[in-house]
Amino acid sequence: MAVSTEAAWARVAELARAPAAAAIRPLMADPARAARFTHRAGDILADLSKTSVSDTVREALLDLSRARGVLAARDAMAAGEAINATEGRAVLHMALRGPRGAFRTEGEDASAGVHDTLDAMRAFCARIHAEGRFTDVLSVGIGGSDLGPQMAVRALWRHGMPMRAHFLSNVDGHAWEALRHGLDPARTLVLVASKTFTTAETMANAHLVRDWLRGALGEAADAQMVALSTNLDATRAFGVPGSQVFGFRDWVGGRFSLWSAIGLSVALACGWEVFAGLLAGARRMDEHFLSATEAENLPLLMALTEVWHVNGLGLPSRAVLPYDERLARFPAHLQQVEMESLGKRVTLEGAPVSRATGPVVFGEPGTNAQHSFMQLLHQGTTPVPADIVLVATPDHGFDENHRQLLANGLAQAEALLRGRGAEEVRAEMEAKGMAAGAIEALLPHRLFPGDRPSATLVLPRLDANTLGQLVALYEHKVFCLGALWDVNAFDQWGVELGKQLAGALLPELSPGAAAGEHDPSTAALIAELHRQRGG
Ligand SMILES: O=P(O)(O)OC[C@H]1O[C@](O)(CO)[C@@H](O)[C@@H]1O
Repeated sequence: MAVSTEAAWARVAELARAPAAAAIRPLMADPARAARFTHRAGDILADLSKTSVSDTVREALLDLSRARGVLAARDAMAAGEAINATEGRAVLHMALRGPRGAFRTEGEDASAGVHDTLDAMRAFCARIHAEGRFTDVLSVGIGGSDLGPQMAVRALWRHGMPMRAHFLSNVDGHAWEALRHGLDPARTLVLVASKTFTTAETMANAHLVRDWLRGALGEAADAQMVALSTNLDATRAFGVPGSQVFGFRDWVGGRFSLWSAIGLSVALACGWEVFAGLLAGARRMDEHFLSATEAENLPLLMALTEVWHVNGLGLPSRAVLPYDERLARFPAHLQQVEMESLGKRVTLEGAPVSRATGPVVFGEPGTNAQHSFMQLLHQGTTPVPADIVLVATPDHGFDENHRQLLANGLAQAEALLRGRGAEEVRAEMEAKGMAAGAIEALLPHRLFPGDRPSATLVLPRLDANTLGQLVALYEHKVFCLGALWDVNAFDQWGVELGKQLAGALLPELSPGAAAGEHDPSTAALIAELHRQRGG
């Protein structure tokens, strides 16, 4: 019999109150556990066994998923329903990588426009590559109009690919200052990537870059500006020739827009086949997400594991550790995808949530992370679940390095799980001939509690297809968490207030400007900045 949502949450809470709820090591005594908690989706293998999710807990979590109707919500998303209720929009990033005719919304074929745009993007790339005039592409954008493409180019660009890509996001002039000296205006194609084409930072930087082009090339410079946006009026007003505007629809959320025209920088820099491979990989994960049963649905199982960590065990953060330098920007991309989606405090109906929602997500590539923040994961007071991403086969020939990399990734997960008890630490120090007093003094500092959770994802190799699968896997995980927590994962009202206040503060920072009404702290800081800036 189906359980109610409240009964399902109560069952999860009850299991989490059990004395050994957070213990993982006893579960690992079961030799079949690793296989039972390891899942495949497309080319990705995910070992979720190094967590305290027992079979009983998993059943309770699956009951919760059924009670919350997660798979029905998934189907509503795929059917083009306006599930982004606060913005009255469908959520159809899957249509960006789906086959023609696959997705509809409001009675229209959403895929038709997608494929028209893809055709235009492909033809544009072919022309730019054939002409050979441009060696560099500069993409000006921020947030979802920057992080996804930047992450993908970092992961997929190889020497010999058609163009070099650069990304300008921060309104901090130092970012442009650092970039512009390395660019030849005559050989740089500029993309202004902005869903709304109103984002202050992007528009400020777009003007800087256009001034730079015009300074070098005169009015002809405008011909090498390209716009990627839903706001065609604004791109026209900015003066971008219509043939160089690539659009998308408002049912593409900014943080899910890598697959849209926003991904043009990937296609230009890496080649069309790479961009097409990215889309194909994401589609492969979509097919898994849309067809797998609850018990085999990897995005859902990862979401349920997160529910256990956040709501069951009260763990407020998660680390993302790709053991691949090419995935250096993957944690940054996920930070936006996850935290902008799930950093919510009211339900879809507008009531305060009754339990914690999105955790803090942070990360760095391994092994660098080990020499940075992993100390806290091993010995800090609050466990931080870690996602460890391994790539079995590298693209380079330095196999010894790669073995070291993999050994370190595996070792971190093992160390988090196993910990290190007093007997082992004492024996090690005794073997080194240390005095008994010194051993006892050092002992507490050298203990590792263990039982710290991690998930290990293994990709056979990192290419466009597997990267597409990986990114889509996390997108769908976020969707499931939104459905489980009953929050809208597709709006981002929380970014508005800061934008508005920055707009109000801007004139107050002009020389001699009068200060507006502020709290005493902000007022004093404005006065101090005026003093230090000499005005
Ligand atoms: O693409 P746009 O409209 O310039 O927006 C950039 C980013 O700003 C946000 O709206 C808020 O930071 C993100 O959701 C979005 O990805």
